[in-house]
Amino acid sequence: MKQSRVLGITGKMGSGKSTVSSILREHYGFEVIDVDKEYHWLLQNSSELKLKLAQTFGEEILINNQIDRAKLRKIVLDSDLNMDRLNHITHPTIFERVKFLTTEKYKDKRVVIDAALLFQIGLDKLCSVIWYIECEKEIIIERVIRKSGYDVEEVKKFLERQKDIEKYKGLANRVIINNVDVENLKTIIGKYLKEDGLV
Ligand SMILES: CC(C)(COP(=O)(O)OP(=O)(O)OC[C@H]1O[C@@H](n2cnc3c(N)ncnc32)[C@H](O)[C@@H]1O)[C@@H](O)C(=O)NCCC(=O)NCCS
Ligand SMILES: Nc1ncnc2c1ncn2[C@@H]1O[C@H](COP(=O)(O)OP(=O)(O)OP(=O)(O)O)[C@@H](O)[C@H]1O
Repeated sequence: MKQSRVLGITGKMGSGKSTVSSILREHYGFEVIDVDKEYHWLLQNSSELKLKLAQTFGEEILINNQIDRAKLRKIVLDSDLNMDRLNHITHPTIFERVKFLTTEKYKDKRVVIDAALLFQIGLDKLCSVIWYIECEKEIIIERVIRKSGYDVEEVKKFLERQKDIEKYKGLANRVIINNVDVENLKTIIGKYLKEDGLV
């Protein structure tokens, strides 16, 4: 299943995965699979997934027959059990979707898979090279609050839920530190792409 053209980008929320992926698309022509976006697409397009989620978490997570992610977020952020149930339902479907994109839609293209839960979903199996993006917690909190509608407590809860991502750092081929500016990031990316034989 391994492919020499598939680069996995992982790391915690707000570490800079999308920023790295955009640089790879704009400067090096990679196709980018943003796994959060693919999951949001599945929520809208897979009736089976919607049904399973509504059966598990109750009809109140639906608004106009669509999953209300803000409601789902409140249900899972404070409960390990609910988060596990959510992952158990969603991850196999996400895996199949990303597998289809890498092996069929973008069959002969160079592809980036951008996913915080790359290893937990099993998407590492589709990648030939994996980069782990790391950033200091305080910088992440500041950047995420500026970018999204989350408050400090929500960002801290997400980061707490993502603590296990750290244990996969040692399995990545590279760890990229993203505490400085985007220019710095571009320089590191250019260097690693060459060293990893991706350009
Ligand atoms: C947790 C949910 C309800 C939050 O929805 P919301 O619209 O607020 O956020 P969004 O989907 O844009 O994700 C925000 C951030 O949380 C991270 N995240 C998403 N799901 C999870 C999870 N199960 N565990 C840890 N982090 C997660 C994302 O990678 C991203 O960094 C939603 O993401 C969800 O249902 N997730 C389950 C599917 C999943 O694992 N997706 C992540 C694929 S990498
Ligand atoms: N080196 C940097 N300097 C300044 N701002 C940055 C840098 N890297 C990323 N950012 C900003 O920080 C925020 C979070 O970055 P980004 O969206 O790339 O993270 P992410 O890991 O993809 O997050 P998520 O998992 O939530 O999608 C964005 O607003 C981005 O523009």
